[in-house]
Amino acid sequence: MKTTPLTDIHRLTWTALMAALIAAGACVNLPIGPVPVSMQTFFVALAGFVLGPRRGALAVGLYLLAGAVGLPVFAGGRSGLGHLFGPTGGFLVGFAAYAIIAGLARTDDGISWARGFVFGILGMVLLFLMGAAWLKFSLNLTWTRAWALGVAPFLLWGLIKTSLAVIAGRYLVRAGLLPASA
Ligand SMILES: O=C(O)CCCC[C@@H]1SC[C@@H]2NC(=O)N[C@@H]21
Repeated sequence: MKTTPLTDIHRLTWTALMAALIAAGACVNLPIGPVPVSMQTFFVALAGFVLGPRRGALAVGLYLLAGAVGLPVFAGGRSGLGHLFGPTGGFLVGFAAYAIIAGLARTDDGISWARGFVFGILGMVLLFLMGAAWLKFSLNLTWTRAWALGVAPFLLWGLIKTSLAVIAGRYLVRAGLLPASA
């Protein structure tokens, strides 16, 4: 894909925008237990799809940094380093892994349906593994309880959000709104 001197600014703008959108996704918050329903993962997957693995992870890193220094960007308007080490900390760190894996779907030709779904779902599986494992140890739960509180309620919702992120990512690429992926 052709790059110009403005490409870096374009990429930086999209990286900051995706970090802000992940924060906006945290405002959609339904507290159903220690792990709330939220829209963060839709924007995390989208960050990977539109920015690729490195910049997708950078957008998540910016988001986590904003939360760690005190901006109320985590689910339910929470913030602080303490929250990163709380029960949902595995999900928060897992967002970076999710963006990296989803970002592997992005090529210079865009995001194919197959790559979008394969990498989107793989990333989601890794996110749930990290989230559930940390939830289990931080609350001293059994694996069954960690599955019931941290995975089962979100699986279908996660598949829907991943699919919507593939659709949105493909739309943004086709609209010519995105910077070169490399
Ligand atoms: O404390 C936070 O800000 C992180 C919340 C994590 C919510 C997880 S992400 C995967 C799963 N899907 C949801 O809608 N909620 C959980």
